[in-house]
Amino acid sequence: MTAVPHSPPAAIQLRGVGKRFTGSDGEAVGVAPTDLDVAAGEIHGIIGFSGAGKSTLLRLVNLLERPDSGEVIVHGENLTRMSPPQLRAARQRIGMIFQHFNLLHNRTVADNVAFPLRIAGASPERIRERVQACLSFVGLSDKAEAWPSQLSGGQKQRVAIARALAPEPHLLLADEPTSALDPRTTLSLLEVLDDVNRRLGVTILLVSHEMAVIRRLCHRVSVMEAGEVIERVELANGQVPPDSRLAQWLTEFGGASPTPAQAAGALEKESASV
Ligand SMILES: Nc1ncnc2c1ncn2[C@@H]1O[C@H](COP(=O)(O)OP(=O)(O)OP(=O)(O)O)[C@@H](O)[C@H]1O
Repeated sequence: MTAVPHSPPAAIQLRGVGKRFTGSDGEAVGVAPTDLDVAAGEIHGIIGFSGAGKSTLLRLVNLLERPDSGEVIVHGENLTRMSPPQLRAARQRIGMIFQHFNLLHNRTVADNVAFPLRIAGASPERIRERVQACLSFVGLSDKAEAWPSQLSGGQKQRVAIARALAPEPHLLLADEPTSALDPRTTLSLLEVLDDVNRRLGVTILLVSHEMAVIRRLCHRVSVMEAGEVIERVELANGQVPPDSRLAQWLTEFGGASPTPAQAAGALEKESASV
């Protein structure tokens, strides 16, 4: 019998998903009706200039933004057709981290990590076990009783990652997770995210305007311009295909040639960003 080749299951399938915003100066396109496919186990980047629609696209995946059109399918489940209780349950399988960490400042680190589990009605044993496991994973077991104000930016983002991992998600949405961090802290944070993907098998969709971050971490990248995904690029060891639109951008705006040596080199903020 001939083996039938099969592609990895899809983690995210956006089909014609669009979002418009109404403001004081009329309607604006956040994301034009768009398709996006992210395979399970992949780290997929979204890059583009400010206002291109990156954050909106990311927030459409867990329906933090409700689309005006199209369907959002995550791990085979159509989120756009779910009832509110079904959607709450599905969101337990989708973690999210943000540029400014969004920790609860009046709760300890352990309570922050426990928060999504408490909301979901997990047992005290399960909460204790997951808090320990997740803080250990991000290297902050000794900070369980600290307050967020006592932590550095990098440590705060590690706590946010631990909190996102607590319900054992299949998918992590990361919105500019290193933009508030210095280059060295950025590098160690990217290693944590790489571990989340490799060791836990979590698919990651990551928004960044920093090409160095995308190169270091992502297997593929979708390039956005004016609310549209204009290109999807495979990154082999961080190398950008020279005939891509992205390579053209880097030459025009980043002043850097997209070589693997650069990708492997120290991650500096002043390197190519769009
Ligand atoms: N809540 C909102 N109300 C009105 N307009 C919005 C809202 N959120 C986003 N927009 C508009 O949608 C477009 C896309 O915004 P979005 O934040 O997704 O872009 P971005 O690529 O993430 O930008 P940045 O890199 O600056 O964060 C912009 O024109 C923005 O002004």
